[in-house]
Amino acid sequence: MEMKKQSVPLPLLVMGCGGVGRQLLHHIVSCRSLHAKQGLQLRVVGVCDSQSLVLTADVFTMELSDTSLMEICQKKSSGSPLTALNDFGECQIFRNSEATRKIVEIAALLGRSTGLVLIDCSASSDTIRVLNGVVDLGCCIVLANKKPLTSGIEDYEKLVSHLRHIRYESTVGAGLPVITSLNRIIASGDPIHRIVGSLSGTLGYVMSELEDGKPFSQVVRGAKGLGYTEPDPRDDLGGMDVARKALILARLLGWRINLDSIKVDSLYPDAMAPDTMSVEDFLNNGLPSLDNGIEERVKVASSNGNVLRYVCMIEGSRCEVGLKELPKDSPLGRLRGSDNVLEIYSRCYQELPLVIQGAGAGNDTTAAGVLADIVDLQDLFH
Ligand SMILES: NC(=O)C1=CN([C@@H]2O[C@H](COP(=O)(O)OP(=O)(O)OC[C@H]3O[C@@H](n4cnc5c(N)ncnc54)[C@H](OP(=O)(O)O)[C@@H]3O)[C@@H](O)[C@H]2O)C=CC1
Ligand SMILES: N[C@@H](CC=O)C(=O)O
Repeated sequence: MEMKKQSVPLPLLVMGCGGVGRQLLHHIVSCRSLHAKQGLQLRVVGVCDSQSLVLTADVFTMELSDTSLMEICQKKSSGSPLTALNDFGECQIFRNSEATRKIVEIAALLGRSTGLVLIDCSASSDTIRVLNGVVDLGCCIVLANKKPLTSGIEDYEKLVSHLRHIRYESTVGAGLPVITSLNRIIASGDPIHRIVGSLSGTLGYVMSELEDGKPFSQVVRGAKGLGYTEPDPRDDLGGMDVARKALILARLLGWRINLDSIKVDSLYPDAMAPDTMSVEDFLNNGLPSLDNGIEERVKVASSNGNVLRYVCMIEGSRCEVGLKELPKDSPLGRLRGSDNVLEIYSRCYQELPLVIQGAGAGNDTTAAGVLADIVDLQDLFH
């Protein structure tokens, strides 16, 4: 007689219900039978956006049903806030600071019983406090959001203080196995002395589309429409998003540095900074005025047989990110679309680096990376 495998329940609370958060909920629902076969049951007990938290009435015994999760996704896709979900089954809705307090309260309850995974799919620095709070309470955290890992070194060290309780693969390279690979090399005592790569799906896509003669403003809007950019595309164009990825990698190598130690090249002038222009104003009026200058840079590179790529370099005591002219026929020059590539040089990968390449942005692959991180934590929940 076949023995039925006992399911391991994993309570999850998802912060952020934008492109990545919603896709994660879709992946969770569509993987139900796969996970059941693996003896795993993902129980989403709460979902929040920037204004409120939707929580199941009893976090110990209940969860948001798949129908409720899809209704939440639909509501958020249509641009409504979660607060618009009045009278939502047996759920409770908490607003603003009450929502944060509630998450910590749940973490305290579940942290010492069933456990809890708090997932950060927001693009906000405001989640640092709650993430640190739940880590202290013995809960696990999974991040797609780079900001908490790239604030002050003390916050970073606190977040990673329980290494078995944190996963953040999607922060660098979306679904690509970057952090896992680096962790394995580091754990084996193989010293890494150089990392070079193209780590922005947005800038990769923009640079390769520019080679086809399209205007800068058009391809940036295209990247936004495809879900590659940050909520404010200036995070990508100004190099800060790549700088954050570089900082996450450098800190993983043990460098105790901050964001301001990283040299960053920006593709837009200070006069178009977020404190001067709204995102809409930038997209509609700022960006088009940059078209000619960028087109000229692409032409100059092309006349030298080169292409432009936004490169991240970590070597010696240098950590920098910026736009470089590279031969068309080089590993970075050959990249197309949103693909990322990362070359890791170490003692074992001395002459020929370990190369990780593939789609480096997009809601689908990013959410898949987050889901894989969650599943990777299951052994802590037996
Ligand atoms: N897209 C990609 O290719 C990749 C994205 N990432 C990262 O994934 C994260 C999410 O990206 P994306 O889904 O595109 O972003 P979106 O802007 O689409 O979604 C962000 C969500 O976070 C919510 N939010 C904002 N502040 C808070 C807060 N304080 N607490 C809880 N929720 C909050 C927003 O609420 P509201 O709806 O109310 O505004 C929104 O639902 C980002 O950090 C991004 O860097 C990482 C790798 C790749
Ligand atoms: N905006 C980012 C998304 C992933 O981190 C990118 O373009 O790479």
